[in-house]
Amino acid sequence: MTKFSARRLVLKIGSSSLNHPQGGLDDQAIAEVAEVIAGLRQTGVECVLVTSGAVAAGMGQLQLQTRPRDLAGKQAVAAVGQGVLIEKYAQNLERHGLVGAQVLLSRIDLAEASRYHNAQNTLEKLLRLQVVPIINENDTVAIEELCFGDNDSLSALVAGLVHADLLVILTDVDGLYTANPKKDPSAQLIEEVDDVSAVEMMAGGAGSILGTGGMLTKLRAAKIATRFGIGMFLLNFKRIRELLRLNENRGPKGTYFQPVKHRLAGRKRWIAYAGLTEGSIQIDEGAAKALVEEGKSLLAKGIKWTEGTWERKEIVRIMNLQGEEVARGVAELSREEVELVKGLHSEKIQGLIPDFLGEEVVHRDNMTLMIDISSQC
Ligand SMILES: Nc1ncnc2c1ncn2[C@@H]1O[C@H](COP(=O)(O)OP(=O)(O)O)[C@@H](O)[C@H]1O
Ligand SMILES: N[C@@H](CCC(=O)OP(=O)(O)O)C(=O)O
Repeated sequence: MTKFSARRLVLKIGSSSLNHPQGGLDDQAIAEVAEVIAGLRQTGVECVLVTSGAVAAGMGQLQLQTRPRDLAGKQAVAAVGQGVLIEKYAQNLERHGLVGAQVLLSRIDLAEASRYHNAQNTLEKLLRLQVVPIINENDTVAIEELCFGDNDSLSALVAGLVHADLLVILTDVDGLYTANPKKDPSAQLIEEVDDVSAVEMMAGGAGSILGTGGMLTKLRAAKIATRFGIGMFLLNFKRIRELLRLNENRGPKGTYFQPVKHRLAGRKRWIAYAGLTEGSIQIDEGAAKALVEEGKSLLAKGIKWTEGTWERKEIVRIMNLQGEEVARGVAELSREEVELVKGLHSEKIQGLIPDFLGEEVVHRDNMTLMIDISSQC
């Protein structure tokens, strides 16, 4: 069992933990979060909070019994609720002498490398100023195709952005079970997971009308965080106080997802999970082997076909013949140019595209494998 020594935590709190049985926000739950963050700070642990609850809070304000289904309805209710949510956190943190800062992020804010680094610098500055960042998705302006949709994946990306030692996701069940425990009473709690892919089939959807994504999005978050080299702890919100003794003992009862041995660093994190992909390239078996087993760059001769629209320096998915995503990387040529040179030997490219001096369509330094080879070793 793992012994923790975390200095910087990302805490993600789901709507299911913040919702009062009578509707609206549970003030007691928010008070507890603030107390735990303050307590952790006293033991030298910095916290970044990723919190859901804007829609739950808005529903309370507007006395709605059901969560809006349409995008505009959800956005309007979130706009009402986000102000209430942040105010409650700020008031409760202030009781412990702490200052909170609202940070609303959209998918698009992390999609461009420059904006990703900007968000990173702002969060780092807030932490240096001893401020607690309180992050939520910018629901009010997020465009459907360009939104995270769930704060689980957002929290994993944030953990990578701030170089956290641990991501803690707090929810309304004790951790990952062999099946949804709300539907299957015989489901068993899994306390430790070494390889997220091996447990993916156990995940079901949300457990309440307020939750988004259920265990599926939590496992997606676990995949991202663990590939960044960051362990993820999935816990029942009822155990939040036990986090105060995280570094003293072996942590509360829950599910711990072990980080991979060969973690993704820097730009490769952004390529794999934050940048937006503009299209895909299908490659033959030999090229797939060269990328995955030998760590080589992608050359034109291994390309079979392309799909989508992209310009030079945009991110593309690289698929094998079975349709699985093998890698993701920054293309050195636009789709039209790749179409012109696919299947050709590198020396023939320059005659067709004179200003292209390299030979790699996607260079290995700008590519991330999407299958975790470390877990297969
Ligand atoms: N294998 C599983 N193990 C545990 N919980 C599961 C599983 N599959 C589905 N769930 C559901 O996931 C829910 C938690 O996710 P969600 O409702 O989105 O909460 P939150 O608001 O905390 O993000 C649980 O209440 C449970 O019903
Ligand atoms: N951004 C939305 C929450 C979306 C979400 O991920 O909810 P949850 O699955 O409860 O963490 C809100 O603040 O209501």
